[in-house]
Amino acid sequence: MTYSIAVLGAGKIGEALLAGLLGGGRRVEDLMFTERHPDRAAELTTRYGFRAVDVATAAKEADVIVVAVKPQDIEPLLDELGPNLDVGTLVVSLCAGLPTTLYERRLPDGVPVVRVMPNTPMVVGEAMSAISPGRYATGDHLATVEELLSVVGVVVRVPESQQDAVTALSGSGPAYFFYLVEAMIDAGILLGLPRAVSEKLIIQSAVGAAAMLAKTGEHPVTLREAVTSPAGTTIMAIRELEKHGVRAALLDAIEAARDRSQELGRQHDED
Ligand SMILES: NC(=O)C1=CN([C@@H]2O[C@H](COP(=O)(O)OP(=O)(O)OC[C@H]3O[C@@H](n4cnc5c(N)ncnc54)[C@H](OP(=O)(O)O)[C@@H]3O)[C@@H](O)[C@H]2O)C=CC1
Ligand SMILES: O=C(O)[C@@H]1CCC=N1
Repeated sequence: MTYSIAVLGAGKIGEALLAGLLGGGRRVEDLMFTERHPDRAAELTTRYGFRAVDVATAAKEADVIVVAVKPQDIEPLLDELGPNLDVGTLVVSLCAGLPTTLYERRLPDGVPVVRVMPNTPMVVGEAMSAISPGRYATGDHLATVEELLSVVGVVVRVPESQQDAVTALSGSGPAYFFYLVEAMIDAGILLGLPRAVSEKLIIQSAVGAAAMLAKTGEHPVTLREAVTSPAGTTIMAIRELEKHGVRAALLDAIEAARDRSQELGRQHDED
């Protein structure tokens, strides 16, 4: 379907979305963005051809407004957007922690809002996005967002009450895998392998493991057990991971990320 989309804040996620939509066949004239820094705006226009606009123009011209600024930058943006927005425009928030009620309070009455938690694998068309409707968002609005995001990855619908947990799991999730890969590459260096070799071994192992998870339908426990030979090498490593409490560390880490997402939302409670 043809409709115009404006991304407010074309940073890492905003750019990934715009580039993905363009790659997925959307017309460049239907894609626009706002950016704070003229250099960044010029860079995006030169690289892709998207139109840099101001917030008032985005509000006037776009059918869908995607908010992709950091949660800490939301207040001045809503101040600027509110007076210019038409009640028929669909607002999609990608911001961690921010509830749809914040937008509903600050934007014209009845504006439909859909909260989304995507992740950075969007840059390679492999995003995991979870979407939740606000008070005024209908099934059609959800379907529009689903169609939009399915071009850059997989989309699930969740109740908004689960979005802070989703943010901690899949929103931040890629960072945990990158951290693990980084540590495993270091282990290769510790064992005396050249860095390039260590990187190749670990990255391809990560790609292979991810493909097995995605394609075999097997449970991760089954896949791990298949690697873990009796009295072999893997079980020696697993014992060390258990001794160091890596599983408990992950549970605590993800709980801390969930708490931070809740806190980011609460920061805008009293307006
Ligand atoms: N990165 C990630 O993995 C994920 C991020 N998110 C969410 O997406 C949002 C964006 O994150 P990310 O892309 O990483 O952040 P970035 O900082 O890379 O992008 C935000 C961009 O918005 C610009 N900006 C800020 N205020 C305004 C404004 N008023 N008008 C126009 N542009 C503005 C920023 O400029 P400046 O450089 O001056 O700050 C920056 O370029 C966040 O809310 C985050 O929670 C969600 C899922 C995953
Ligand atoms: O770290 C963050 O706050 C953002 C939200 C999810 C991933 N990155």
